[in-house]
Amino acid sequence: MNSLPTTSTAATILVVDDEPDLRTLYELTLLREGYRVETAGSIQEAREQLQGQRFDVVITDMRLPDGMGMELLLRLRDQSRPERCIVMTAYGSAENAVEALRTGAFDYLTKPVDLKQFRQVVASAIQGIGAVPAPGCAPASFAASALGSAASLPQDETALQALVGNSPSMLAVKQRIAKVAKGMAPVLVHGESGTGKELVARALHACSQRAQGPLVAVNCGAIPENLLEAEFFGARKGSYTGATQDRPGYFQAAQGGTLFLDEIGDLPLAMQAKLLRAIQERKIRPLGSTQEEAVDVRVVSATHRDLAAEVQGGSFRQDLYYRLNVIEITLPSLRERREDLPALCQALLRKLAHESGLPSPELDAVSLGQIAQLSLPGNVRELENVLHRAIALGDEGPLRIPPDSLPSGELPVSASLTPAPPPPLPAAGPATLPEDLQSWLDEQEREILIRALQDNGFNRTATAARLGISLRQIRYRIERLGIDLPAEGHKHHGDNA
Ligand SMILES: Nc1ncnc2c1ncn2[C@@H]1O[C@H](COP(=O)(O)OP(=O)(O)OP(=O)(O)O)[C@@H](O)[C@H]1O
Repeated sequence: MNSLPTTSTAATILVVDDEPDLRTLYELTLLREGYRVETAGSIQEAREQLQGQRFDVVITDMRLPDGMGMELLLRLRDQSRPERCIVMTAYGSAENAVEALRTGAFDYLTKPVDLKQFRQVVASAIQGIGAVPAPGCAPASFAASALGSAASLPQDETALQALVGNSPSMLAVKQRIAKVAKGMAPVLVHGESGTGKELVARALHACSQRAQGPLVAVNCGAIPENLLEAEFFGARKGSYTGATQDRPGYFQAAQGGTLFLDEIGDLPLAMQAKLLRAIQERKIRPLGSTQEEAVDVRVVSATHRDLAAEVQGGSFRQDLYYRLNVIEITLPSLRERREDLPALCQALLRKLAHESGLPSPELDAVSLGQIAQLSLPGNVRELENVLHRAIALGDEGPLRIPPDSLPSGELPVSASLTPAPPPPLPAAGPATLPEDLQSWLDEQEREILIRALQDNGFNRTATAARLGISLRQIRYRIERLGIDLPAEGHKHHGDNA
């Protein structure tokens, strides 16, 4: 099909709608934007047009006299046609929209179509396909690539290479990223902590037509509940105490780009409803404003939880889950891809050595053997930490894993902190020098963390703030030191499970 000529360098669009008035409205709107436009009133007419010519974008109504717009979409997909397809669905038919996105539609529009949104969605579909964009559109940022093809462009490759590992499960993840990156379908990334969910979100963004736009990463579990709405949607001056000027929210900051919502399972139910509305309507209303603002944002979310089970349990909204999980990418744990360990170690050592300004130590059979013994429940993040310590504590020569990182010295992951009260902190360090500095430091860190956690009702957000470290850091340290939080600790408001 790619051999069919495009008639001009201006983007060419096929509009399929059986209502002549609407067809004309869409046609005139697009012509005014500088695109070339053809129209069809039925599936049959659209097929004929597609047989004779290659388009950049096909915009089709869902309900047509001789069938459903979905048929056209399936046909384009099955023939590996490069056209990006935008489907127009009736208001309230969320299922159609989600089904179209799952089938490979670039995006969807809800009828009655808002013309501003219409122009925005078309502009976004034109971006990055090599055709001349309409005046006023952001310039195409990279060369032609086809929807559905795993065409690898230089920045795509770099982004995918950041995800180290060529095990079958990681290759499948990378292929899926390349396949679904272009388009507006929301993606839910699922995987244990430290498996690289944020890296996947970054790769999705870098491989998308929005790569030149912003990527805004948000940890939903780290924002106090009373600030969520203002943080997400922005706030007008005076809308709450302390709002001394208009402030944009994450949606505004991610305009034209990607919004990465990490730990989406931590979002309270009230905020879930507001997020659902923003995603459905593509409009947000900043706190204290009477006006809604249109937003053009692709949403990628991530969780380590079993959201389907949370839906069953009533703590996560089913409709939001359905909207976020249009495309799911599941990351394997490190246990499931042990064959990636050598490549991961090499890449992480290079990165860590570069960051610390130390030479990258040699990874020999002994060090690899030692690493292979580690259970690494914290996945790549934990591996990274072990290697970090090995570099910091190591002498010149091949890398050696510190003894306390090895299984015999490993602190039990489930070691509970509740039965024994923590020993008091030493007032001024040990009287004699410790024989094993790292173990001694770990013990001090453990005690400080336990005390701070207890003081803060086991709320990790509050504890992290108290200790001046990030939530991510505290989660990491808790895991590394095998501190087991009491069950209630997971439920504290604004905290991360
Ligand atoms: N496949 C990988 N290749 C290279 N580095 C990786 C890979 N996976 C994870 N990492 C590194 O491990 C660390 C943790 O990754 P990331 O933050 O993406 O994990 P996560 O799944 O989002 O974790 P969490 O759920 O705890 O937020 C980062 O430093 C990241 O660069």
